[in-house]
Amino acid sequence: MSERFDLIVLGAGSGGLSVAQRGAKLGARVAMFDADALGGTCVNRGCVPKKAMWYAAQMADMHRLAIDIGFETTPMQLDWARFRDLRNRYIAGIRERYAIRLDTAGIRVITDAARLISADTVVTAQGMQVSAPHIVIATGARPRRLDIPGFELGMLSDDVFTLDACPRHIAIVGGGYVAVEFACMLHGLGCSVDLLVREHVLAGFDRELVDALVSQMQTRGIRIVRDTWIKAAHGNPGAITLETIGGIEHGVYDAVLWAVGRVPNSGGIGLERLGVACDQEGRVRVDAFQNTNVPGIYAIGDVTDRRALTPVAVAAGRALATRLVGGHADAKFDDSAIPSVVFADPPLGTVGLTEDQARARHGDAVSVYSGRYTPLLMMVAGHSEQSVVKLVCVGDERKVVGIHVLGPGSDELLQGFAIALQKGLYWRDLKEAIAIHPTAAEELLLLH
Ligand SMILES: Cc1cc2nc3c(=O)[nH]c(=O)nc-3n(C[C@H](O)[C@H](O)[C@H](O)COP(=O)(O)OP(=O)(O)OC[C@H]3O[C@@H](n4cnc5c(N)ncnc54)[C@H](O)[C@@H]3O)c2cc1C
Ligand SMILES: NC(=O)c1ccc[n+]([C@@H]2O[C@H](COP(=O)([O-])OP(=O)(O)OC[C@H]3O[C@@H](n4cnc5c(N)ncnc54)[C@H](O)[C@@H]3O)[C@@H](O)[C@H]2O)c1
Repeated sequence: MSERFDLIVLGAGSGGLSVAQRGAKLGARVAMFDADALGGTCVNRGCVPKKAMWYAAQMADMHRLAIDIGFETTPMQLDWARFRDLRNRYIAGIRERYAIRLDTAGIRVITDAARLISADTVVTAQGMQVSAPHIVIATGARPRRLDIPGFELGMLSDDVFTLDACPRHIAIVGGGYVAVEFACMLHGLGCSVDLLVREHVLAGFDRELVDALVSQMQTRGIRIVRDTWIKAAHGNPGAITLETIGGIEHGVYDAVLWAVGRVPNSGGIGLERLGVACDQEGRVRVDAFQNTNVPGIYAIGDVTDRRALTPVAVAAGRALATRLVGGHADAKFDDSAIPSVVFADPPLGTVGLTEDQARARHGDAVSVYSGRYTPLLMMVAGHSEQSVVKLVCVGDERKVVGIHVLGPGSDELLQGFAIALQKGLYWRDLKEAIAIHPTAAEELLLLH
């Protein structure tokens, strides 16, 4: 006999928590399954520990800058183990607060993985069986592993957060968000970094800003090697070399980080048997309402073919619960302008279309305003690295369709501009606005 609920959620990460909590708030009886820690990737091995590490790296940078502007001090070493423990304590606190909130909301949390045995029933490894008219797949994704000799000598992004000490010399394989962020953070914390990129650095981002970021990373001392296809890793843990298909050897490294993308957790949970459609990468196909092709089964977050970002998973979960439980048949989230920041050094923020995307879509109707400046503090310190701001506009009225920012402060300044872009922003609005001076944000108002 199955116990019956109104809503079953597989996965207690960003997406799963949001759909479960909104569903319960709207009156549904909710069962949520996860064998792992509450909070999923973002809280335990993604955004949260990453951002803490990014802050530490920024502090190390500011410390070096402090010397340049006249502070009498010598660069400090980070007590890596102490910092890791503080970070873990903070994360444990988040998990505790989730547990209390879920309990208060009356959500039944089952600490076990589950799989579907029909369109309305799931079963756990322990044999527990529950049913509901709505089942949400929110099982996320995991780091991709390559089928090459010696792969096990390297680590995955999850492993970086468990290290006892900062590596001395690391090779990071990949060119996406994770590769670039870890390259900058580890370098900031004193590690010598080789970034080995197969194709592009940050594909899909505005090229002008990516080129500027790459050049700043190189100036700081990160070695970036493109067109590098790794075919094997050799050696022992702590002394690893990497071999490319062209026979070139890189290393010796004391650590290797494989940052070659993520694969969805869609296998082995009964989706194939029920005919739930996935793309070639195994990501569950969903429509704008998070419906899969099988009625009663929905998917949200990184397991789907949508953008793999926490706020996207959260927005999808809330909208889905509002529709299924709240009775708002047309509830969906607006994904037309999703802002995102790569926590590099300096951070790179983006919302809307890149220049290339806008030109491909709108041709000659595109106008671009871009500018470079050296931030005030850098000027005082005698540094010359330049921040970049860029607006991509369309039509005679110059509607803003893309905003791209690189430089200190980009991470915090983008949110407000992103809301404006989503609601409808024109170049003249920026011209008419009163700036806050002196800030990085005002540079977007000064473009002409
Ligand atoms: C290093 C790193 C840094 C990141 N930084 C950022 C950032 O700064 N900003 C940002 O927006 N995004 C960031 N992301 C992406 C973000 O973490 C994800 O988009 C987000 O966590 C996706 O949430 P989710 O709920 O879809 O999946 P997850 O958070 O991965 O949760 C899925 C959960 O499902 C569980 N599960 C799996 N199989 C089953 C099963 N059969 N039954 C029950 N449960 C199951 C898993 O244990 C997991 O807890 C980062 C990711 C990484 C790896
Ligand atoms: N700041 C943030 O918001 C943030 C941070 C981290 C991750 N994320 C999210 O998580 C997602 C996953 O990030 P990611 O960096 O793991 O993936 P990604 O898709 O961004 O990048 C994967 C990289 O690996 C490379 N690659 C793939 N196969 C390879 C191979 N066999 N050999 C060498 N290189 C290979 C790709 O060319 C690409 O450069 C991101 O797309 C993003 O949505 C967001």
